[in-house]
Amino acid sequence: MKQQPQDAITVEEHRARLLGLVKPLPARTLPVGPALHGAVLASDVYAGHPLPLWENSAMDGFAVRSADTASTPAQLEVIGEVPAGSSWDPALLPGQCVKIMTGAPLPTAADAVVRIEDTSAASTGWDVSTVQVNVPVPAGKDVRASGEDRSAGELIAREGEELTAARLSALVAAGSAELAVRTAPRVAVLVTGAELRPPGEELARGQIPETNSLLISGLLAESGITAATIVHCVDDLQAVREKLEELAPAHDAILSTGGVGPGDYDVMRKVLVDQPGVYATRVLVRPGQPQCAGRLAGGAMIFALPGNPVSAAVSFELFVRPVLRAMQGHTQLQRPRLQAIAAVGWKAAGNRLQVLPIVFEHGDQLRCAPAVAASRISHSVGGFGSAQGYALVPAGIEQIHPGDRVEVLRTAP
Ligand SMILES: Nc1nc2c(c(=O)[nH]1)N[C@H]1C(S)=C(S)[C@@H](COP(=O)(O)OP(=O)(O)OC[C@H]3O[C@@H](n4cnc5c(N)ncnc54)[C@H](O)[C@@H]3O)O[C@H]1N2
Ligand code: MOO
Repeated sequence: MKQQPQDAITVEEHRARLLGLVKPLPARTLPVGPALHGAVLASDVYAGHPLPLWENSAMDGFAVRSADTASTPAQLEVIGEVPAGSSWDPALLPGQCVKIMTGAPLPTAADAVVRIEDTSAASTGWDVSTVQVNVPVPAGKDVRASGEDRSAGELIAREGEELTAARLSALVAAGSAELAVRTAPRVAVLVTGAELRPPGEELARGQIPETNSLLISGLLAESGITAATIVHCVDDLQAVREKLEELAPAHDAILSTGGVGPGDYDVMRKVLVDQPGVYATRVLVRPGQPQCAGRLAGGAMIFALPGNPVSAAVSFELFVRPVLRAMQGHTQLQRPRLQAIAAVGWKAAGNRLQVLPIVFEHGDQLRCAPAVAASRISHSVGGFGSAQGYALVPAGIEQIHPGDRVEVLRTAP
């Protein structure tokens, strides 16, 4: 591990340094399907055909020649039916129409659709050989033109964009059957700490429930990485060293919490001292000051996050999430920053960036209030449970006053 720098570095410096170590994951071409949800496109994708593919009906009704409805009421002969999925293209003579259903191809001879509500079939039902049209329809009425949504060859999605439900369905609708993507990185979560007990176990004095593995694996899941390996390891130098050696070749990143402080039992820092690609630093942020990160000789990137739960979560948001997104080729690495009004005042972190868990209040304007005591952020796992985001108060500000405008990130609904 490289020497700890004399001076603490900023959040931006630490993040940029870690982003500089990222190796993008290999792109793979995979068939489209639910498993691609959340993957990131590794190339731009263009429409293979127009959307809609062919002219079709926007309504259930009758496909007509619009000229036949110029004077209403108009009696039209119903010569058949074009349901969705039908390839029938009936010729229509003057005075003839066909029943047509939403999404079905408009007969070439028709140029408009009359909704059933505007015909005698609204009261008689569909089973008719003639129909009375009650309102004139202009050409194009309730017709979806081929290519009016996207034309063939038009860009549908760009490299670096995430396959959301909407984007994936747009690509398939436009003809994609397989896509070049980067899927989620393989991540392991490593937890150490002699005081930590499994959930629900009886606790002796000095023991607490282990929560960081759930916290970090949950934050990963909320970032689209659902299959993290969770590993519990005893607080022992050799055991941790061996565990890291085992995990490093099979994972793209290893996230640990705890053991990075100067304490006598802080094993992560002691184990990582030997790693030339790893550095320890203090970052000008509260919480999340002690950070230890880099690349292990075995391959994976390592993030040894502080053990305090809120410090770990803040570190994840500021450093881990952007790096994992960069590995996957995301173009947008960080969440968008929003503006909110402070509903109450709080003490800021002075010479460091403060990342304060907040809850939102909705009204005319987006307002926010601390979810935890601003002077006691790092351990306050209880208050953090209701947090919906973070206020980012820059270094140099001592106090936030009620009504001040603050920058916020939204992390939860
Ligand atoms: N003398 C100093 N002491 C500390 C300093 C310092 O600069 N000098 N920095 C403080 C700050 S800031 C932080 S943050 C912590 C970082 O400590 P560690 O990363 O070594 O974390 P631990 O000591 O192992 O644990 C801290 C805290 O978090 C709880 N914890 C840890 N893991 C879990 C888990 N998996 N689930 C639930 N809770 C966990 C642990 O019980 C401790 O309460 O150091 C300060 N000290
Ligand atoms: O850096 Mo520690 O996370 O401030 O409590």
